[in-house]
Amino acid sequence: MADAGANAENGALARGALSRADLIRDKAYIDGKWLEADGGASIDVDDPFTGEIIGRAPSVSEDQAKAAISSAEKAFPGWAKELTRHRGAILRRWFELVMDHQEDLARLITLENGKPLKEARAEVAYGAGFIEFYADEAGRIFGETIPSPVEGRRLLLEPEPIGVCAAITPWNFPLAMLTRKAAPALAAGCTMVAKPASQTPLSAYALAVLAEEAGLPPGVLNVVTGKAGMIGGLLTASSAVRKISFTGSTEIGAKLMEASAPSIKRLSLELGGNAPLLIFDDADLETAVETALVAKFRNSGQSCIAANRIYAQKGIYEKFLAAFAARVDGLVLGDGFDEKSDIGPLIDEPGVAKVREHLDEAVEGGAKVLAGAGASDGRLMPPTLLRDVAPDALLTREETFGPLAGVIPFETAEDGVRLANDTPFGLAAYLCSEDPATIARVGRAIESGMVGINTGLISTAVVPFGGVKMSGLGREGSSHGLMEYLNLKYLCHAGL
Ligand SMILES: NC(=O)C1=CN([C@@H]2O[C@H](COP(=O)(O)OP(=O)(O)OC[C@H]3O[C@@H](n4cnc5c(N)ncnc54)[C@H](OP(=O)(O)O)[C@@H]3O)[C@@H](O)[C@H]2O)C=CC1
Ligand SMILES: O=C(O)CCCC(=O)O
Repeated sequence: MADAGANAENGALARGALSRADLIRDKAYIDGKWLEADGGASIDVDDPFTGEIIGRAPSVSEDQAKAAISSAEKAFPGWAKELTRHRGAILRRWFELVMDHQEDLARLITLENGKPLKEARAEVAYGAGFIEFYADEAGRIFGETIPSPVEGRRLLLEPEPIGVCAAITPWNFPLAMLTRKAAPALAAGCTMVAKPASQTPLSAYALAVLAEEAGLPPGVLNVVTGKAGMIGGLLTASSAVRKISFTGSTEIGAKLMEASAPSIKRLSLELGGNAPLLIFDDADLETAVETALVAKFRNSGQSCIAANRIYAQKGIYEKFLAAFAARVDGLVLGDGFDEKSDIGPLIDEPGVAKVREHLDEAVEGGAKVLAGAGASDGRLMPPTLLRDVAPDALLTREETFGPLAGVIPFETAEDGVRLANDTPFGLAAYLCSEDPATIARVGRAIESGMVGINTGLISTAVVPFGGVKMSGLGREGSSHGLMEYLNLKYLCHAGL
């Protein structure tokens, strides 16, 4: 067990305390009311660093989950008809409140997720960015007039909100994954039932507190927690729910898709990734190392866009390994509340066990440890770098979701692209090169929804985030993300 006492204070606040304690809720948010779960059932939320229980989320009953859907259904007609500038103004106020409470929200993220405070602050800004972007975008939902091929007709397209939407979100970015779904949905005029991950529900409830303060009418956003199968089952079975937006494992995404088939729901699925990073001989060494550090170790590797496989071309392989090893060695592992920490604890013990399994299997297959690999302490897993990893090692085939980097050499650009595409997934990919022709050719040849070129940090609210192949469907963020919550109605007006 890691020692929490060593980091008892952070500024004026005790470790884990918030300046606004009422942001932490233990009740569900349904129809604008904060409700205890029927029978008082709850889920324990722990601090991944200490393992201590730091809060409880309600485990709602079936009736309560149904009430959340009904309340979103009841609120929909009014919200859909609201002037877009009013919807935008409420979103803007919500954005401002989130940023006013950036420090508290960051502390809450660190408390329930474990990530270092500096990353939690960045997540709040990133998550708030979706609310800000869609606050403006609400007023830009335009229709179209199409020139008619025959006389006497006007052909009109009117975007309409698609109805009640559900958001099912993961624990790795507990705030940003919800705003990335809720902000475009609410801007479009949809209402929502959100089900955050059981391991990190507190950030979602804190967002709901601020949405309520921003003036969001009752029922427009509902947040429930509890048995995922039960809530997911009700959301998928309900004919009132017209869309499900999910971020999480491919396995659960596939289940949701199957369960949504009978009622033909729209789906946005942001699922597993297995991102490659290709470093070419002509790459700038410093840029390549920085790219690898961010792409691999952001959020301690617990991201679906984390570089899961790092391929370095033969000519730069040794130089890259030496420079990368020095930086990995310098990463500080520790309590997220310690401002010096670069890598926090992993979310849970199975998460640590998975990284260990990938590490052990790679070493048995001939990989050599260049940095890290020491014993874990509680859920703290040392950032680790391996060289000479076999191209078919487990860590190249499954998402490691942890701070383990394995580097594999490759010969030609064609070999690199073949290795990069040798996966059923295609969310993000990265490449480092100074040659415009290589960048253009490889950037196009890589099968993925997103490509970072000479950078490991590609996420922002203004671009469409999403994958190809088994990494999912749909896009989140940008004006494209708004279209996921709109139907285009075609009106054919004859007799003119
Ligand atoms: N694409 C991504 O961003 C993410 C990918 N992953 C990958 O998935 C692996 C497993 O992580 P895990 O947290 O278990 O991911 P899951 O896919 O199980 O969880 C993601 C969300 O789905 C919910 N959920 C789980 N089962 C159901 C269900 N039957 N119906 C509806 N909702 C459901 C979870 O709720 P609850 O928490 O209550 O179970 C959570 O809110 C990770 O190791 C990683 O490889 C994980 C997180 C994010
Ligand atoms: O799905 C995830 O793992 C979160 C992606 C993080 C990001 O948006 O940058």
